[in-house]
Amino acid sequence: MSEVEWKTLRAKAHEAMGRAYAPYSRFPVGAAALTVDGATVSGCNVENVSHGVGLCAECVLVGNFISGGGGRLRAISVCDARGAVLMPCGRCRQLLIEHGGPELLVDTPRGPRPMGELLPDAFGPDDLAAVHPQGGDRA
Ligand SMILES: O=c1ccn([C@H]2C[C@H](O)[C@@H](CO)O2)c(=O)[nH]1
Repeated sequence: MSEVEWKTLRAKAHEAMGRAYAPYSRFPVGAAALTVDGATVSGCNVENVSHGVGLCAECVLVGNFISGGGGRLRAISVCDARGAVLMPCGRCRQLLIEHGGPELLVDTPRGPRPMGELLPDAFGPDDLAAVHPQGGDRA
C-alpha cells in the first residue's frame, strides 16, 4: 500500500462519514476499504431508535462489499467526524477478518497494522472444522 492509496482511502472514509445516520450518538463514522482487485468499497454507521440494533460503519461496508460481488479486502481505513483514524470495535474486527484474513491492513493511529495483530488467535473456520471435519450445518 502506497501513501497515495492510504490518502485515497482516508478521503473516501471521510466522504462516507458525511452520509452517516447517527442522530442518537451524534458520532458519525465512515469506513473505506480497498479490495485485492483494486476496487474500493465504503460504509457509514446507521443507527436506530432501538439503540442496540445500530450498525457500525464497518458492518455496512462489509454488507456493501458482499452485496456488490464480494472478493477479498486488502486494506481499510475508518474515521470519525474530525477525520481522525478510528479503530474498528471488537465485533467489526471479527466481521472484517472473515473477508481479509489476518493480512488485512488496518489504518491505525500508529500506522497501518495487520488485522492479525489487532485480533490475535481469532475464532475462525478451523474451529468449526475441528468439531465437524466433514462440514455440515447441524450441531
Ligand atoms: O469503529 C467504530 C466505532 C463506532 N462506530 C459507531 C457505532 C455508533 O453508531 C457510534 C458510537 O459508538 O459509532 C462505528 O461505526 N465504528
